[in-house]
Amino acid sequence: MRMVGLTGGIASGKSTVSSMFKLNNIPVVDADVIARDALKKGSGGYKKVVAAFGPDILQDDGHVDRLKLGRIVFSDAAKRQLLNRLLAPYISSGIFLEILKLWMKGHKVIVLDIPLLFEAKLDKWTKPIVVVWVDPETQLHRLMARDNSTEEDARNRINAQMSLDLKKSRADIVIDNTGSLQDLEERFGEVLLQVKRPLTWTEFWLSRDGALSALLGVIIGVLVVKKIF
Ligand SMILES: CC(C)(COP(=O)(O)OP(=O)(O)OC[C@H]1O[C@@H](n2cnc3c(N)ncnc32)[C@H](O)[C@@H]1O)[C@@H](O)C(=O)NCCC(=O)NCCS
Ligand SMILES: Nc1ncnc2c1ncn2[C@@H]1O[C@H](COP(=O)(O)OP(=O)(O)OP(=O)(O)O)[C@@H](O)[C@H]1O
Repeated sequence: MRMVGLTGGIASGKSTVSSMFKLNNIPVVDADVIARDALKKGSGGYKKVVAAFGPDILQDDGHVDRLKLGRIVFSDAAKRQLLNRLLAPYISSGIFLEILKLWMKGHKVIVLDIPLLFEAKLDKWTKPIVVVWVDPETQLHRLMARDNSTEEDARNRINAQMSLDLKKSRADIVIDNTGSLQDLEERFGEVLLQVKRPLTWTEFWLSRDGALSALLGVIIGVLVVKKIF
C-alpha cells in the first residue's frame, strides 16, 4: 500500500486538495477529524484535557470551547505542547485504525492528511510527501477570511507551526497554491498522475493483496517441501 503524506501550513489548502483526492476515489485519512473526535465530550482525550486545562475551557453544555482552547494554546507554546502531548496517543491510534480499515478493504493508494506530519515525526511512514505551499501574505489573508479571525489570532496560529518553507524543502512534491482554484486543479492533475503511478514491489507487499499473496506463497512452499521430503 502506498501511504501518501499530505501536509502544509494552516489554511495553505490541504483540505481543498484532500477533497480533490476524494473526488478521484482516493481515500483520505483526515487527522483534523480524528483530533476532533479525540476531544469529544466524554472521550478519554476530553477527560485528560479538561483535567489539565480546567473547566474554563468548557461551554455551558460541557463541550470543549474550541475557539477558547485555540486562543490559549496558539499563544502559549508550553500549553500547546501540553495539549499535543495529551492528545497524541488518541490521534495516532485513531490514524492507525483508519489506515487498518482501508488496508483491509484492499486500497492500494491512500492519503494521510496530517497538518503536523513533520512536527509529529510521522513523515517517515509516508511516501511521497506532498506539501501544499502558499506565500505568507496569501496564507494570512485566506486564514483570516475563512475563520473570520483577527490578524493577531491568525498570526499566532501560523507561528505555532513549523515554517512552511522548511516543510517545502522536505517535500517530495510541492503544490504551490498561491494562484487561483483553477491553477490548483491543473497542478493537482499532474500530482495525481505521480501519486497513481504503479506501486513499487515494497508497496505491493505492504498492500492487503500483496500480503495475502506472500502468505499463499509460503503455504504452497511448505506443502511442496512436505511432499518432497
Ligand atoms: C486547539 C484546537 C482545539 C483548536 O480547534 P479549532 O477548531 O479552532 O481548529 P482545528 O482543529 O480545525 O485546526 C485547524 C488547524 O490548526 C492547526 N493546528 C491544530 N492543532 C495544532 C497544533 N497543536 N499545533 C499547530 N497547529 C495546529 C492545523 O493546521 C489545523 O488544520 C484544535 O486544533 C486541537 O485540538 N488541536 C490539538 C490537536 C492537534 O494536534 N490537531 C492537529 C492534527 S495533526
Ligand atoms: N487556490 C485557492 N484560491 C482561493 N481560495 C483558496 C484556494 N485554495 C484554498 N482556498 C481557500 O483558503 C482557505 C483555506 O483552505 P483549506 O481550508 O483547504 O486549508 P487547510 O490547509 O486545510 O487549512 P487547515 O490547516 O486549517 O485545516 C479556505 O477558505 C479555502 O476555500
